[in-house]
Amino acid sequence: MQQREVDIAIIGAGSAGLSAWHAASKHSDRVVLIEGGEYGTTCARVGCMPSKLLIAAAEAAHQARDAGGFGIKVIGVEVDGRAVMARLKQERDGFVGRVFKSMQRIPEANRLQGHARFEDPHTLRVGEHTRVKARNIVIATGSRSTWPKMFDAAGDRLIINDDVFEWDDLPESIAVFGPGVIGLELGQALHRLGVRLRVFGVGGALGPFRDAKVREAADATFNEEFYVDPDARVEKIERDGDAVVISFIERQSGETLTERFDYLLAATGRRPNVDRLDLENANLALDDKGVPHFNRFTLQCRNTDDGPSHVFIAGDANQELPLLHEANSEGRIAGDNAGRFPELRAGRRNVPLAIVFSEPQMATVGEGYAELEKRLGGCDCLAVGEASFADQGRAVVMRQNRGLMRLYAEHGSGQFLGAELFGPRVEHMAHLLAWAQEQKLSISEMLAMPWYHPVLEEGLRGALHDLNANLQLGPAITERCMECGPGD
Ligand SMILES: Cc1cc2nc3c(=O)[nH]c(=O)nc-3n(C[C@H](O)[C@H](O)[C@H](O)COP(=O)(O)OP(=O)(O)OC[C@H]3O[C@@H](n4cnc5c(N)ncnc54)[C@H](O)[C@@H]3O)c2cc1C
Ligand SMILES: NC(=O)c1ccc[n+]([C@@H]2O[C@H](COP(=O)([O-])OP(=O)(O)OC[C@H]3O[C@@H](n4cnc5c(N)ncnc54)[C@H](O)[C@@H]3O)[C@@H](O)[C@H]2O)c1
Repeated sequence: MQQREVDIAIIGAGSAGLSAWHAASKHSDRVVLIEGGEYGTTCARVGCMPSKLLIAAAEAAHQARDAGGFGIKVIGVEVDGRAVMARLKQERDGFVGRVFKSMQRIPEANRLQGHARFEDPHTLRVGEHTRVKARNIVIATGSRSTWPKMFDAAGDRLIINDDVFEWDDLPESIAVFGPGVIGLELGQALHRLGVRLRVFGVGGALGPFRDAKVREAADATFNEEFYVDPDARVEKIERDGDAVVISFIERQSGETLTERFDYLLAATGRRPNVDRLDLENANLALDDKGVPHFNRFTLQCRNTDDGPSHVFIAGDANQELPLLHEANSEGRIAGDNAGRFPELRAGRRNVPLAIVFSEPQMATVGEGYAELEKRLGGCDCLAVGEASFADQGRAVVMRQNRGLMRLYAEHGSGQFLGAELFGPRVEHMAHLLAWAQEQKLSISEMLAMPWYHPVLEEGLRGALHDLNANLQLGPAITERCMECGPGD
């Protein structure tokens, strides 16, 4: 067994680990980056990028089919599944290739391949070949898909997102379990590419929404396009030959249906990769899911005696905000602090922002509605404003006039606190709102910003006006806004 002594060891060469490496290497040359799986990052290989490539192809098919609504005849839209998957893989490989290229800047001596686990708080065993003694350690091990045992009945027809991006062709049918972020993004895309689809959920959850009104709007809208039951009653999952056979109570009719699918896609959440690290040897205080307690500004973990640890945790591994931009920024903070330990710096954390690339898109900004309700609802301190996209001018022009947005603010201060958005291209509005919140703008200050015409953002202005009125800081718009453009 080889022995290495380093200042900083980083476990996981994903997005968080790579950011951590760059930050840590500003403090020392003796930094080692350990990867136990494939290089290239989850985001580029099997996450953000291939999913967006599939969605882009689906959008093209959808637009071609929808062209008739504009008086444009497109005859015979045909999806060539092999060509769709070939383009996806080619572009995906390009993104992965760019990660490989940037990794070449990391000297080979600073990279180590193998699965790392703790032998003691400062010692990692990497595979069966190397023992690394490190002054400080960053855990950046990401997350993986998780599913209930009953899905195992589908055998090798049970798949996760990773498998979809390995297909050479599109299947005929798929049953998606989990109408969360991954399930709706991939499910809708596959449906638009001609794959027969059913989506099953539990407990009524849908996408990232916690506000029942927005969730109901999304539920109704998606159900106009494909079958999704957020509170499904699935009676049986079986394997029959090459098919997965699912018996379920159909939402509308209440009848039991039995259908055959090529695959069962488990999109029922992800769990942090902290269970195979032998953390019991690391002297870390763990929560009930086995995730180390940590400080979200320094990413420093705590020891079992509640004292500060020399171990840091970043990215999906800590489960706080399993998103790419958070993994990057947490990696940077954790790597920097591992480099300067025991002198730490509190890192700047941005306003929470999450976007789902379904159509209509879904987005959440700021503090979640459920937490706001709990914190401010009781004292009647929470004001809500909303606007529908149903008659929003630009959305009507584009035939994308579906959706609802709800914005939240604090009574008295008029401070913007958060939003749940469901509508066309809300990715842009979500950014505007997050930036406004970073600047601590009040609703009146946001309304005083420039608004072009005719744009989708005018819909956002409507929601802000409504919120301002509910804050009792301005008049409600009861009729069509006289100062606005047509369809505003
Ligand atoms: C289908 C899908 C779509 C997504 N789309 C988006 C999106 O559009 N926008 C967005 O913001 N986010 C998206 N995400 C989330 C985003 O991909 C993740 O938040 C991000 O990639 C997490 O980065 P990470 O560095 O924490 O983990 P990873 O990139 O997974 O890196 C962790 C690394 O650690 C390695 N590792 C694990 N255990 C060990 C060990 N013991 N020893 C050594 N190495 C180990 C793993 O092999 C892996 O390479 C998506 C995720 C999925 C699955
Ligand atoms: N656009 C993006 O930013 C993007 C895209 C994909 C993934 N991600 C990240 O990946 C994370 C994981 O995504 P995800 O979709 O796996 O998780 P999720 O938590 O968003 O959704 C899981 C869904 O599965 C449901 N579920 C749980 N058990 C079930 C069961 N037995 N049967 C049916 N449904 C069940 C849950 O109620 C929930 O709706 C996201 O939280 C997000 O952070 C982000």
